[in-house]
Amino acid sequence: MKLTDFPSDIRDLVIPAPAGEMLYRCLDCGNEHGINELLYVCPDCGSVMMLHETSNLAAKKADGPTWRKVLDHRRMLNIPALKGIYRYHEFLGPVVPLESVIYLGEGHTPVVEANSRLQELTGARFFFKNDGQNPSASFKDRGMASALSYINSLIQKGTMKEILAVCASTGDTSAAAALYASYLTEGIKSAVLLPQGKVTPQQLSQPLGNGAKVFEIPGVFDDCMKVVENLSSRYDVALLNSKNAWRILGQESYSFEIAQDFDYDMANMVVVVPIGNAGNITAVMNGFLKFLDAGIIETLPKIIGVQSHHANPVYRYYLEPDTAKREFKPVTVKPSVAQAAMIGNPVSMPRVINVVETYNRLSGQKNVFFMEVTEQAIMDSELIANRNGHIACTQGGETLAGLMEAVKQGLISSDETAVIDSTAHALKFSGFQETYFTGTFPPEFGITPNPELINAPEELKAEGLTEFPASGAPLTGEAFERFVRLSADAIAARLNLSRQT
Ligand SMILES: N[C@@H](CCOP(=O)(O)O)C(=O)O
Repeated sequence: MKLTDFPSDIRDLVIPAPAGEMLYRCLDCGNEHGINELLYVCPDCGSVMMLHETSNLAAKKADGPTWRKVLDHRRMLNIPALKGIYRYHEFLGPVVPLESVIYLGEGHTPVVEANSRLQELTGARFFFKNDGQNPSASFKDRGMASALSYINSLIQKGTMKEILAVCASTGDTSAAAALYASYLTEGIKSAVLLPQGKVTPQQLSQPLGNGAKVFEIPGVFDDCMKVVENLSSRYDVALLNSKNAWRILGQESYSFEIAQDFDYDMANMVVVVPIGNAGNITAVMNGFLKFLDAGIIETLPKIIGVQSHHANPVYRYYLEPDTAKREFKPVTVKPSVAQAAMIGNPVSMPRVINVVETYNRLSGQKNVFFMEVTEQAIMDSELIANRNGHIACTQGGETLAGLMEAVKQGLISSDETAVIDSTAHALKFSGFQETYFTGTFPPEFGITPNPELINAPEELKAEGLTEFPASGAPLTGEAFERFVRLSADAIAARLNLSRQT
């Protein structure tokens, strides 16, 4: 749709120009810092930071109903920079010019309602939001589009050049970082640090394919993260983990999309997310808080964060009901099929503590909850979801298991609707499905396959056939016809098919 065809009252607001002022704010000492250089921790006290816009730009530009109209009309624009997460420009990175935005097709992922069988089994009405349908097949693309667009704006201004982008990863962050960095060919290279043997082959192939330098390091993700933090504190590199607050901003788009997809009515809504490095739950809560502040939504949805019992530091922290007695203790992780979330010392924990407090306060009640689920429940839930038409990854299985646990605990009532996060595509984690189907999980996972969920290919060589087609040596004539007929009959016999009359 062309700008001239938009209603005149919103025409000036539809295409955003860079505006406002953004600063890093330390969550511990409260000090603020300019954004001209990339900062990951507060230069004064070393704590994590968040980015915020200081001039109240969104509120000055329009009220809530007007914003709703603007955002809905932006859907109809054919401007690539506004097709992805930057549809929400004023709420993400208002200082970033549209010419700097890197758009690779991220965001606006489908929200797919579970069929009645799955809803009955779960005990709740719910939708999967398929973030595996992002370009590198995970939600990390939202954060990378934001971080790399900002870096691109600094390159274009001449403030940054010859960048080496680094990250530690359980597989999804590295795929997204390598993809976005490879698009930005001018002046940027990427290097990723992976815990050796703890990233799926599909995830390992992604940064390799995009030309990143890949380092496999002994240990778990938490060890890689420490190395990356050390690198970024002593060398000239751009850190692309969610410690980088630009990543958090991009991931807030997840909440903006949910609000928009449900016509901005968040009453009786529940949003369920898995927790690993805790950047995502931070972003999801912060996104809803921004829309509440701008009057775009009137209610904050309930948030449920889910962790495996093999990597549960956030869940454990919130087990203590007395806020004053809570003490964060990193945990030693055990093997988890929700491998992307196998993290014992999440870098965003201080952000979670800060934002949960604000979220509950502005909700007027406790509105953020944490669930723990077993490895067995995660794997079974993923397979059950996918048997009902979904493309859930193991983290998607974790959120479904978390939703079921929340229903069991009476946290979800019959008038509530949940949106649960499948953070990546099922195909990235197909190895765990294979391990389940072949019953070969090492004992430390504690997973026993349910025979009803197991599936395997069957070899079919019909009885009576002596000649078979082979690659480069096709059958022809009577031999080919016999092969087709007898193979079809053998399949019909195995499937108990009746003949057409
Ligand atoms: N699950 C993550 C771990 C790193 O998280 P990040 O959001 O801090 O980059 C991954 O995919 O690597």
